[in-house]
Amino acid sequence: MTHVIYFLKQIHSYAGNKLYINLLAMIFISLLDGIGILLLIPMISMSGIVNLDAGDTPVSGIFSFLQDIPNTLGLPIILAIYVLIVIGQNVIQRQITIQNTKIQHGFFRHLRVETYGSLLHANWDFFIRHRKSDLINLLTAEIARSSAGTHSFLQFMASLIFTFIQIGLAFWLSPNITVFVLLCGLVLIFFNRKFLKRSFALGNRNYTLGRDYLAGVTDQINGIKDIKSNTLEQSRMDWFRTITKGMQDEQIEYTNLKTTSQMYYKIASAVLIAAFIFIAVNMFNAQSGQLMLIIIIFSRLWPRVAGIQGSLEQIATTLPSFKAVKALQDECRNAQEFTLEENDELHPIQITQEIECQNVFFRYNQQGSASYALEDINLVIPANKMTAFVGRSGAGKSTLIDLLMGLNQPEKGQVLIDGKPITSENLLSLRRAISYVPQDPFLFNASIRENLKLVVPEATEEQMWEALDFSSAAEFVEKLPQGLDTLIGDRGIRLSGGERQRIVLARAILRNPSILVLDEATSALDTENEAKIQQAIDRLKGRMTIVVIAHRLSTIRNADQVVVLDQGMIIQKGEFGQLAKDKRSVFGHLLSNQMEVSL
Ligand SMILES: Nc1ncnc2c1ncn2[C@@H]1O[C@H](COP(=O)(O)OP(=O)(O)OP(=O)(O)O)[C@@H](O)[C@H]1O
Repeated sequence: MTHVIYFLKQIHSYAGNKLYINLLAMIFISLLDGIGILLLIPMISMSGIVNLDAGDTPVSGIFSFLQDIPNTLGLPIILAIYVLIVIGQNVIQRQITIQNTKIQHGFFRHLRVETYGSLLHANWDFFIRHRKSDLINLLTAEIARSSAGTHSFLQFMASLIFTFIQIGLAFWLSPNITVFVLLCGLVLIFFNRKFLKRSFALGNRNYTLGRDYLAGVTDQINGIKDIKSNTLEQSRMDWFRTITKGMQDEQIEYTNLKTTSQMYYKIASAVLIAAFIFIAVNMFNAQSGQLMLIIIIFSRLWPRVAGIQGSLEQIATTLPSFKAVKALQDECRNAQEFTLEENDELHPIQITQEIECQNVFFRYNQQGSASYALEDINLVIPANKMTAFVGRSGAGKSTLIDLLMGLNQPEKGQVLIDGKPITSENLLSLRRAISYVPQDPFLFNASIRENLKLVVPEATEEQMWEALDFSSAAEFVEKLPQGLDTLIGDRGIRLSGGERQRIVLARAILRNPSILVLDEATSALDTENEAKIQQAIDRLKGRMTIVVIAHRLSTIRNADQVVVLDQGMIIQKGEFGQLAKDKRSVFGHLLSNQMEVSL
């Protein structure tokens, strides 16, 4: 229930007055509909088909003015009023539909923008804890389903207003008969509550299946090479068949549920109408005109009441999606790194002395009993020098770099930039000073130019070529069919791992950062290109602080400081040559292993 209220509040806070204007228009349109029904008695009487007796019901009072007008004139007047009413109704209905669509799609966009905004500003820890495909599913399918819920809600409101006004009209015509019909209706609604519960449960199932489907499909498309080379097609196909069967069953079950509840309503409405005509004639002695109007009102009303039930069921199935979107928003807000109003005027931090880790401890799962990924790290990274991290796989190198970039926060201890701890105030300035090149370089599905301009929109042609030249990419980019404008990624040409690394490196350099972080950024390069990049990086020494993770130790020969990590602890640090001397140390072993491999 709290989610329903939250959902209503969200629509209300988004749509504001538009919602009320629409509600008023809905009331007006329903009133016009009522007048149209009331006109039926004089219309039928004057047309001479049958003489309906309005007796001393309120209807006879309204149309008494027509008694003085001759039939030849009265009928055209009534028909003209009727046509005007229909025109008015349709003009207003059109406006309501347009406004409802505006509210629904506006709210849809509002939800998307809010959710994506809070997602982008969530901290790194949040992204470590979530499956990417779950986030994609929430941002696409679940938000869309929440928006469909808005449509059902607006429809529900329209049906509800219509129902109230028609019931009011019926009550005015005959309170006794109306109270009787309403009592029967209430019993029906009471029994149909179980349909709502089942709709909600089906909505939950739909959400879970949709999420698992997207997660599985994403994994498999990403790992298609593994699937094909290890002949895993059969097992993946079995999984796919099972999950799509589950989705099919869920949809059929939902249709079963919807049609059953609609069928109950319709059968019940026929039984009710028959019962109340019988009772109205035999017990309440209703006049023919009055009886006809009430029959018309209720026979038109029941489908709308069934519609209300249908809308409620639809809202119930979309609530799990809305609940999940809201949970995501809440979680992102709690994990927010800096306020969304943070502006572009923030300048990158200029490091003059050093980055320092003081007694730093870090664990990925601080709630559980996970062991420390980093333990008691004490380290000084001098400004404008090159520091290299080495160590076995899983030693904690990437984790330490994430802490230096302020992506993760230490559980104990602190990271200082020129003596000042990293706080939410200087975090953004720190990030603006960093260019990071990851192990698996990421390029957008766009042209090389767009990929470069993404980090420096005002970069000139000359600056871009300079950066490409620096990363030994200029030569191959020149040979591409459209040079800088060549599309890369899924929609364009496929680049090799080494070519991608060189473009990402060029992008990092273009930004002219004061801290350059290279996480195995040259691992996919051949020895010739690696040597070229090595020389280029050496040229950068003294201009910026360079932090490198390297598996190939030949690439860090010229580092000013080498830090050796093992099981989350610093076990050696110093100059390359000095560390290499101790053959029995971890660094000595790493070095001799690599020399053996290269031989
Ligand atoms: N997102 C995560 N959640 C939980 N544990 C993690 C996560 N990322 C890394 N770890 C763990 O933290 C430890 C250090 O990992 P890290 O990635 O920093 O090592 P690394 O030295 O960079 O390894 P590699 O050279 O293989 O990239 C490992 O034991 C790893 O299993």
